[in-house]
Amino acid sequence: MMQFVEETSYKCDFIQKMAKTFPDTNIDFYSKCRQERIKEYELLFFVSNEELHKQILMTIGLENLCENPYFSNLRQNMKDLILLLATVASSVPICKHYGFYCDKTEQSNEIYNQSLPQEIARHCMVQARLLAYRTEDHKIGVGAVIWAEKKSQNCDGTGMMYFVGCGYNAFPVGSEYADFPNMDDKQKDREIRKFRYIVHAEQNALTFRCQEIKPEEKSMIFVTKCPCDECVPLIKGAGIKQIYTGDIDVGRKKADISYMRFGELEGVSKFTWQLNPAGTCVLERNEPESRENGVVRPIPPNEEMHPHKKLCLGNH
Ligand SMILES: Nc1ccn([C@@H]2O[C@H](COP(=O)(O)OP(=O)(O)OP(=O)(O)O)[C@@H](O)[C@H]2O)c(=O)n1
Repeated sequence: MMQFVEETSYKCDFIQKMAKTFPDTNIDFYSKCRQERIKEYELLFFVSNEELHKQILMTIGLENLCENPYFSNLRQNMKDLILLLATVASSVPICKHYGFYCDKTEQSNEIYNQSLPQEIARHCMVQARLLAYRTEDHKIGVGAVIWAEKKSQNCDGTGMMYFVGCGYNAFPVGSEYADFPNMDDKQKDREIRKFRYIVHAEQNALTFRCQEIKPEEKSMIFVTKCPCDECVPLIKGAGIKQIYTGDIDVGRKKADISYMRFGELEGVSKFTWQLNPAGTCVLERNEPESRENGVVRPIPPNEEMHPHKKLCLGNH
């Protein structure tokens, strides 16, 4: 399991894009980031002191778990989970010069101001990456998460963002094992191969959303693979305002799936995983950074005076 998660995280579009951008460097962004995340998550989630851990378990009424082998099993499972989460999180590495940006040609102050802080965009993409592991396509998992930003100023720890829906690429809901073929395009039998039946991650996220997409609100979709030509009009038609994704497939055309429309898409802001196109200017603008509610974000000048203010996204 762990080996599979490591391999798929390393092969995912985000790491591959960075490797393509810096072909001559020997920097292994993925491993470097993974080591950092493991340390960070161990500090955050793992109770290193065994006695303290037992006390916590007793306080919450789980004294049965304080005995071995249950106790040691529990601790091992927690360590494994931390490793797994850290591995998936490093597939969208924290790197100052890399993030979700719109292309220079499309960049305007308005779009830049509406973009999410990188830390939040990365967090939502990691959610989508985790979801991708539920796929029923044995070649590649794709995950999609939709969030929206409320107009009101209620803060509940997620700023003004609320969850709208999520999905992954899979056979239609209710289908059972082997109801549909699962083949890739190397197979000769084109009539029955997987593309005919697998519902895309974005389509599932839009179909099974638990909230309506409101035209007056900023709604955004995070997809681990670039939206294909079928999904692009669906995303736009649903009223989604922003797409966060990778652009490794843009311009690709295969027999049953193509990625030609994303590049030309207008009316929806596109933030793709790329080198910061504004270079040092934006980096300077983004500093200094603060960590609030676990989120790193730039401190606007007039807010440095209110260190205890809760995080709110958006302009108000
Ligand atoms: N925006 C997208 C794009 C693709 N998919 C899903 O991703 C898979 C794409 O399959 P395939 O083209 O075989 O994957 P690749 O790894 O991109 O193929 P290749 O080896 O040609 O790069 C399909 O299950 C499709 O439903 C998706 O859910 N959402």
